[in-house]
Amino acid sequence: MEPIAISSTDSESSDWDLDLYKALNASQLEDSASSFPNSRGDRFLSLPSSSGINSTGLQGSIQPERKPSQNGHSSHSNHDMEDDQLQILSSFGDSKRILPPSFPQSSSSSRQIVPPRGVGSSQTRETYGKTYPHQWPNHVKAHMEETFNRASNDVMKDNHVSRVLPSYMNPISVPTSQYGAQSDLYRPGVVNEQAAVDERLIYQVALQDLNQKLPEVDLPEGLLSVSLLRHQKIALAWMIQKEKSVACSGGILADDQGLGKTISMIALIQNQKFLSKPKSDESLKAEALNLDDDDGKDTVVVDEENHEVKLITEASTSTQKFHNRKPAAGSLVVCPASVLRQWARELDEKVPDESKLDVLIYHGGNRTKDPVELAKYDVVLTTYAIVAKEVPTKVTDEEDDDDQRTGDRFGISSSFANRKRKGVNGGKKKKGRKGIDGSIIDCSGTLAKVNWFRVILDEAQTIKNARTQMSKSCCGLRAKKRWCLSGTPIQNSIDEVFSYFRFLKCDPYANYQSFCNQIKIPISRSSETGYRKLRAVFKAIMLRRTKGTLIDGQPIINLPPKTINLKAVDFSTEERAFYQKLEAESRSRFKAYAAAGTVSQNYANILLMLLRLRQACDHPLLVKGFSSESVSRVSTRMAKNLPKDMQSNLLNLLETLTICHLCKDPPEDAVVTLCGHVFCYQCVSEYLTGDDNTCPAPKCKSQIGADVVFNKATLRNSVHNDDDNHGASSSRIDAKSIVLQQDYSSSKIRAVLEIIQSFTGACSSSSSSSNVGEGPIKAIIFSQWTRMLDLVEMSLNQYCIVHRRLDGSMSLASRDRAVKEFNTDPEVIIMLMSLKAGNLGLNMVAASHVILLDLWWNPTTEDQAIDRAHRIGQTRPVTVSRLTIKDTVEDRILALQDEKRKMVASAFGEDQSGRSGPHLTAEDLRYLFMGANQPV
Ligand SMILES: Nc1ncnc2c1ncn2[C@@H]1O[C@H](COP(=O)(O)OP(=O)(O)OP(=O)(O)O)[C@@H](O)[C@H]1O
Repeated sequence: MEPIAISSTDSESSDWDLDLYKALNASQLEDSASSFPNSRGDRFLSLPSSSGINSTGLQGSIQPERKPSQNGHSSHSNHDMEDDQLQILSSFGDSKRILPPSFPQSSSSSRQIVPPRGVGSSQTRETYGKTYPHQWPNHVKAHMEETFNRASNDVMKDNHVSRVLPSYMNPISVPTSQYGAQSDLYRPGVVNEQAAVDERLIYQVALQDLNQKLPEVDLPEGLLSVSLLRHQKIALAWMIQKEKSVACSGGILADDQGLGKTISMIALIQNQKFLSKPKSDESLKAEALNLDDDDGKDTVVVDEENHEVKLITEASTSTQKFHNRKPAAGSLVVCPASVLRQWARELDEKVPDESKLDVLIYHGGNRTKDPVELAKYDVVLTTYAIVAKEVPTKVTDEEDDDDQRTGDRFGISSSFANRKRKGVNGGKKKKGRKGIDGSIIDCSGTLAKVNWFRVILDEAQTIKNARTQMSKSCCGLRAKKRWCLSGTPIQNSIDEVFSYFRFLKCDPYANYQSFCNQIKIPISRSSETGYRKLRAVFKAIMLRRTKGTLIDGQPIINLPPKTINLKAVDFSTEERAFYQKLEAESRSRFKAYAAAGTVSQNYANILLMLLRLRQACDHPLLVKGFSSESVSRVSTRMAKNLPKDMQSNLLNLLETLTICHLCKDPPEDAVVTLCGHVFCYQCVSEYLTGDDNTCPAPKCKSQIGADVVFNKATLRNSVHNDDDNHGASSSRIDAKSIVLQQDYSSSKIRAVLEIIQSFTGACSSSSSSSNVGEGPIKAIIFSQWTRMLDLVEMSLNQYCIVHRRLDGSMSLASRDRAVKEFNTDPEVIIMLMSLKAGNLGLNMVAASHVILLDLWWNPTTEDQAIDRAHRIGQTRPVTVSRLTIKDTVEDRILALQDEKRKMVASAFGEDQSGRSGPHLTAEDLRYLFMGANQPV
């Protein structure tokens, strides 16, 4: 009997592994498989020798036998559950055996399934279960674990339990139940018939595209005022082709930030408008009817002999047509509020007068309520917030319920579905209001009352969380063609991809169960093969080029180089002392929670501790907390007019530790709305600029505005007539400490000033420098905290450095003005930007330096920020300085970012420079879609 290690220090050990372990009945496991320690004291699970699996890498070739039950599935006694785990284990060896030749035959494809150490101890499972509930966001789980690992290790050592590695170490976290009672359903090849047909279609499309040199299409003269670059002509040809595709009419244009996705999309719109025959009124009406047939009424047939895919459209009844009749509109662009004007500008500047498109910005309180009016425009620009407000999620909610039922029936995805159930509307379906005569009144907004020809989601990662209202509402838009534009479609986990499949109606993956079967679970079984499969699917629906991509051996674009420097800064002695005290306090509190098994109950506390540590790295004063004056100014009068008990209740809410409903971090500049929901001031302000005035807290439909957003100082002032603006978040902080003074220049601020000085000569008595002919050297400085921007601003003022600022509390018009002045005014050399408000979409090529003051959870957000400067139009080399403080929580965030980068690179098959890995072959595709033994 050969033993196989199931315990390891492997950094991929994760929730998934633990879930897998939890799916096992521990006593059965120990009964049926002897367990004994290895030399490290780890535990081994022994497999029957007939499995052919050996301890060195699961490279055996024999599948464990399963006993089919009468209904064809395995019976699911505990013993069989154990079999399921063995099956999963053995599949690693199996996948190796049947890999096609072009697959790298490295042992890494045989990823071991490794429950955490100490799995034999029920105490471990108990501690884990209490400590890291699944509903916590992955980054939080990961970060908590990383930040407090030493503390928790101590506790675990004390309690004879092992360290549980964070979930991010494994890109996939598949809930236990997915491997539960009916795991047969998760074997490749055992999928429902429709899913198999749909998948075959994707396979055919991937095969058609394979190794086919992508053609180029250019627009006739006069349709654009600039020439398309080569990669944009390729994108145009690809998009035209995809819009004709029946597998999924549209796709994901995932080019790196700044490669010109906007202009590629404008070219597509122009192509369709000017190259299609002008339509008569009658044909437009007919189209309105046909458009009602969208979204799944077509039947797809694969003609395998001819390698063709055919579409058969079912005729719908005339009554249906009558009821569904909606005006046929052009292209709808949905984007974050901060890039709305940029889209309008691009449409204006890149299209010459003689072929102008009719563009409507659908934003603001006075937007039209008439769907016929919307239908008059070629392009309508709007925001995600407005879509969320106007488009009912009924269909998606029903699908969710279906998923739930399916999940319940098959024992899968219940954790996903449960989370969904708790989501928007509390699981209640939105229904139309009843009119006086009992008929249902359609409550949907104007956007939902037209049939769009094309819907384009710009910065499509905004919908990455499939459970959000925004994500569901986007799916609810009726459209013939659907597009996602994003340079960073995957940020935290593979689950995010599901959201795009669902929006694109890309079957079979638009269904969560099929997505798990076909994509998520294969990745969790063998990351190498699983990711190859995902890349094969992407081949059919995604076009991605990075700045490192070569076309015919030539760089896709000749941009000046970008150099990223990780600048590790040292704390001053005082800052270090401050930080260490804070860290020691945090650790001992975490230890106490862990020892008492109350970590999950102290979720908000722990997040706050983390926040303070992160902020202390920027400037100790951030930890002390002080309130932004702008909040109080707006709502002071309103607060004074509130009844006293309401003032006290709102103040209590603010003083009770909680999480911002929008960014899910402890709030910076906490504010509470009249309806009693707490946010960061910046987050709620940013939300309000998106033109939705419904409170963004789940289930809350209250109307909010700047006048009903209160901070602590305002409320305290009203309740106690107390003007004291103390927002100190830690009672133990010595406010007199030198590092807590506003004029204390923290190490990071000093580092920033040094960098500015290095390229401008500012911050010294000498005057600012500039490159002759190219204008002055400029920099963008990003921080996730507006208070850090305040502090940097004070230093800039001190040295008379002319700057502008962009944060979430500013109106769109003032943001626009700030960007324009930074880009054009030679006096303005610094732009202070909030990472939350300024990382997307904006063109700021006037800057050749980017300084990131603090680290963000996922590296793609930082990449987006950096690419505001490193994009088409940049003429100078770009230098990026990422500032971190040595030996702090920031080291662990860096490690976390590395893991996420690896996950994203695996999903796209890219190396560090962004180049693609080896191409897939036809044989690879067949294997990936069909398995080893099935004929195509
Ligand atoms: N063919 C072209 N000719 C001239 N300018 C171009 C061309 N293509 C793109 N640009 C310019 O390059 C800049 C970047 O383009 P764009 O904003 O479309 O990139 P993007 O891929 O959408 O980036 P992001 O993902 O950051 O939104 C813009 O200023 C745009 O006007």
